[in-house]
Amino acid sequence: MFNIVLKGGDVLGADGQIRQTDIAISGSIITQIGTIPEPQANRVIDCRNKLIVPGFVNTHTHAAMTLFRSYADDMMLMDWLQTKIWPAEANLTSEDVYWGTLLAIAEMIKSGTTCFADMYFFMPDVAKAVAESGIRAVLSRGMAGVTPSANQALAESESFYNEWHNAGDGRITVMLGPHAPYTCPPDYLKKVTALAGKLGAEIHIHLSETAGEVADCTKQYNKSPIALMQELGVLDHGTLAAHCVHVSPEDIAIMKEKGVRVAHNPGSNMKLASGVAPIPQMLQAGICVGLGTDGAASNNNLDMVEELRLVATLHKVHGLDPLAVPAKAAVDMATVQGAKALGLGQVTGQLETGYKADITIFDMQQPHWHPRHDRISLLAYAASAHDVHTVIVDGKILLDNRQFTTIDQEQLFAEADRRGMQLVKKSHTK
Ligand SMILES: N[C@@H](CCSC[C@H]1O[C@@H](n2cnc3c(=O)[nH]cnc32)[C@H](O)[C@@H]1O)C(=O)O
Ligand SMILES: [Zn+2]
Repeated sequence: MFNIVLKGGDVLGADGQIRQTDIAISGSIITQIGTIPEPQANRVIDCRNKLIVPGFVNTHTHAAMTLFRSYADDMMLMDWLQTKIWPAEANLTSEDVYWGTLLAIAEMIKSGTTCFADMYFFMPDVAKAVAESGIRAVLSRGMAGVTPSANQALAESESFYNEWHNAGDGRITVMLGPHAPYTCPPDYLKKVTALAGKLGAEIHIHLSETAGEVADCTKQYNKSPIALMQELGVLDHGTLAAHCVHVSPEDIAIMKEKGVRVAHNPGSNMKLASGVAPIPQMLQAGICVGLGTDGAASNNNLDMVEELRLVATLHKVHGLDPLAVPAKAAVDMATVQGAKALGLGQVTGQLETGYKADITIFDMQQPHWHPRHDRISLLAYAASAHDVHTVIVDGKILLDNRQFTTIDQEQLFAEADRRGMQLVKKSHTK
């Protein structure tokens, strides 16, 4: 007796092939892939005309920033952070972060994401939203060495790690989150690496996002951000580096040597005009690259289906090379490579027996899914998040025929709207 059986869908297998078959789920795990003639299960889902893929892994976001969606757009990164976002964030309460995170989780589940990496603050409230909603997440308390809360952030990171790493039925893991080289001076980063060594924790950091960041770092330390991080030991504990837009061939060699995994955020990089990360060169060098949305204030959505299309088209036009980042490579970045980037390569990101049942089911009964010459091409270039029909995380159905099973949508929208409006009002009246 299985818990769930997905019957007769077009399944994207771990070998990269799509075939029509069945998937059985017992507890939190995929226990069988192959034809199951008369399935005995608590729930059998008819998946004919549906595409079944590993749930998407969003490798970099600031979930609660959904509260600032559409508040400050069309600005330079540093101006945007310093004059708009950081003043507004100064008013955030733990309840705001809980509701903003839950709004992000709802948006991610509805667009097929089953796991995300977050860097923010009030992390116990983020973890609570993750635990209650049923999604999987890798959480980091963002730490900035230049703010009054620098030491407190270190202490909070340690207690958060001790309390939440491997918590929530194992759905939550924790990394340390030094924000960026421009907010974390070398002395502070040394404290972070010492803590990483003590805890055995990995590190999630923004690196080489803008040309200005690299120029300032080079001026101050005579080194690129990547080279500086290598010198400070930041790359010795397992590193998830967001952005890596302005990296040189020397930087790429260091990243390869140190096993740095990249969270590539094409939507955010385009909107903030940060630049185009040399993703084809990184892939060529054998670096693990996952896909991310970044926060909803710099994207402005958390839609990995859109990000898939962006990564598969941005690098083509940028390199004037239609062979750059093919559809299959884009889908891999959104799934299996993303899972590896988060240290979850043995857990999620693939439809394979023994893996967690983290699964997204697309409804292909839509005009843009016909005819079906190549389903991977349809997913990368033609699909919409609106086609997401059912989402399963850790063997539990979180989106059932487009309806949330763990989230009260009415209450969520009311809380998020009220809190988002209030926050922005407060930062104007200061
Ligand atoms: N400011 C916090 C720690 C940082 S949390 C993560 C931070 O990343 C910021 N952030 C969001 N998007 C980006 C981006 O694209 N680049 C750099 N920082 C960002 C976000 O506003 C948030 O403040 C403290 O002092 O405790
Ligand atoms: Zn970010």
